[in-house]
Amino acid sequence: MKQYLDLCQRIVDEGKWVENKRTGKRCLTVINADLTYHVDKNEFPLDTTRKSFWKAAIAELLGYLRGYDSAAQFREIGCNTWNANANENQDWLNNPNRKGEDDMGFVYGAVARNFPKPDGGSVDLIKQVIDDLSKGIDNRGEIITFYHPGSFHLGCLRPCMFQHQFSILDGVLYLNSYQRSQDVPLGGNFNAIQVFTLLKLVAQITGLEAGKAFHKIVNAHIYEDQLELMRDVQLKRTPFASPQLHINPDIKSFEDLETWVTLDDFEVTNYQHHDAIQYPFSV
Ligand SMILES: Nc1nc(=O)c2c([nH]1)NC[C@@H]1CN(c3ccc(C(=O)N[C@@H](CCC(=O)O)C(=O)O)cc3)CN21
Ligand SMILES: O=c1ccn([C@H]2C[C@H](O)[C@@H](COP(=O)(O)O)O2)c(=O)[nH]1
Repeated sequence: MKQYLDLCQRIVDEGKWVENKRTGKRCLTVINADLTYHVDKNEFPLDTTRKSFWKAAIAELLGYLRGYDSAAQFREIGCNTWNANANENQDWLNNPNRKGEDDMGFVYGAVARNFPKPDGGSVDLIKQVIDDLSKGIDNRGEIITFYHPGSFHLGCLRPCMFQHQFSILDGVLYLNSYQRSQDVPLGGNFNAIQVFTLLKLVAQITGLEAGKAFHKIVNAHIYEDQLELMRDVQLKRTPFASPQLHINPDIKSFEDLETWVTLDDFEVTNYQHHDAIQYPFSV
């Protein structure tokens, strides 16, 4: 939590204003932040200086792993975060590749599960990486990527946290996650939860011990209409100790994740937090 609040404070103190064409808003911006999560100690990086809707963030991760490409599928499993990008962005609404209401297009898990091969066909990157890790293999390229620049015109948004690389060292599983752009007040909390949960989940289904997760954020920003709430409300609060995340031990395979897992299979204990803050969202 401290490293997240330090990043927020750094943006407030040192950030530069950048015009953003897509949203029409200005963003107070810094470049590069490296956050580390102790999955080994089960220190779940939930925001404690405001109430976090952590279940929606885990649902979003589950949707990515399943290769969902519709905001309706995300809603069905308890996540409303894609409604606006699928249905309210004028550029996407005008895009002839949009297949109708709720379509997100070729983004995130839809890309990773069907990563196009130049010589025809596609690769399921997520299955491939999990299969390797389950056999104890780390070929120094256990990379799940959602980034496919040749397909950006087929999706509603370019992926923000776009790459996850797993490594095995001495029986311990590590994760390095790479994010090109982060809306720190809204996406920040969600993405930290997702990096942590991804490592914990993949360690569980591959039978490896979870180590640390390293999260790099390149462009870290606060939108102009979020600044006052961050500076004058959230940053004035004192954080509480980290809660813990518990995952149903019956989840033993990628197939389990794809078929029966729901948000009821995730529980958080010792979550003490300040009141909710509703930050404005930019489409
Ligand atoms: N501007 C922007 N920021 C983002 O963080 C973001 C996007 N766009 N577009 C794609 C996804 C969607 N994400 C989102 C979208 C909404 C919330 C959000 O509204 N969070 C609320 C609570 C949500 C709930 O009640 O479930 C929050 O208070 O954290 C968070 C992440 C992350 N991404
Ligand atoms: O997981 C996510 C997804 C999106 N975001 C934020 C980062 C930006 O504010 C917008 C995307 O806009 P771009 O112009 O494509 O950078 O969404 C996030 O923080 N986390």
